[in-house]
Amino acid sequence: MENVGVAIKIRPITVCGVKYTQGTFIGHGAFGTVWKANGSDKTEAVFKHQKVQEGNTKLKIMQEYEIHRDLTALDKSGQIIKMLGMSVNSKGITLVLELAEKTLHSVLSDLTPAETQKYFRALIFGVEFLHEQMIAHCDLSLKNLLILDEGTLKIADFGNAKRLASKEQEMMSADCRGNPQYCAPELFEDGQMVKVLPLDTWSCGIVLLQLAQRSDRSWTQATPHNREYQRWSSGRTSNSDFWAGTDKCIMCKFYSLNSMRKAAYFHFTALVKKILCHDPTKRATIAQIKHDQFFKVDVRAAIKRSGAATRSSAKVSRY
Ligand SMILES: Nc1ncnc2c1ncn2[C@@H]1O[C@H](COP(=O)(O)OP(=O)(O)OP(=O)(O)O)[C@@H](O)[C@H]1O
Repeated sequence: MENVGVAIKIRPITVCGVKYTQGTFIGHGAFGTVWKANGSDKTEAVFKHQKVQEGNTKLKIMQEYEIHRDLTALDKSGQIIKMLGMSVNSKGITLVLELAEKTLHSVLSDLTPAETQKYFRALIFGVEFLHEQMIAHCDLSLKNLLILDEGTLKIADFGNAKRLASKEQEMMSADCRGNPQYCAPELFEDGQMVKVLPLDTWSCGIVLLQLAQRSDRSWTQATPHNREYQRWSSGRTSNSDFWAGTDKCIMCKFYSLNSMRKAAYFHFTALVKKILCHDPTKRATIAQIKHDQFFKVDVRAAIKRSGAATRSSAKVSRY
């Protein structure tokens, strides 16, 4: 799959008077390739080129385009990657998008506790915006959360997004599955109808867990057959082994330090448990997450305050 994009030639696309030409290969997903696009006005953008094929019909790509275009028009706070335009030709459909420097996945190993909180907050505000517009993303993951060079988090990839008629709307579980690692447990029950919005909330919980662990190796899938997940959902995971095998967890490093850090740690673990709740009817909602202590506690200030005691450690003082 290394050279998957090399042979694809995309014709220049003009959007709002700017002519974009194909640049270097960035990456690929299940159905398409992503390229840098160089604008005639010296700006840069992205071409996301998708072939129409089984599992990726023209209708599906057009739905992605329309949802993403409509959200772009409404997004006054810059919480999603901008959809700039689209071109249809015999070889497929090319979306023209705002360029991001990195994915959240690519910066994971360098995150500080304060950045963990900052990116999680941005994610929750972004998902709140989507849900207000009656859109469920259904594929939130570290790779679909992009970072602009000034450190702004933006939500991308609306290929699996759903337009909802009501906030209570249910759909077949099979229609809502994105990356299995981020899928809520109810999605693994075949033939089930599921409420759609709590699926996004669950994915946000997995992202939070991974940000804090600075790793994407928590359980692989929240299935009844996965022993790690079974232990979690049956409440047999105590606080001390909450992070089984994750001695790198940055929030855990708070624990033995001052009382503010201790509070931040407890708020954090409590929130993860409220979001990654097996029963979707008891799972924390986006509104509840926003009012949670972990949102209010100032992680940056907590670390700064205890910094005097720990200043000898460059690692700790880097918040
Ligand atoms: N706007 C963008 N700016 C910069 N890089 C991007 C942008 N959009 C996507 N990418 C990069 O291209 C890669 C492929 O993106 P794409 O959306 O096609 O697939 P994916 O999200 O990785 O997988 P899938 O579509 O199968 O869920 C992403 O992992 C990301 O690194």
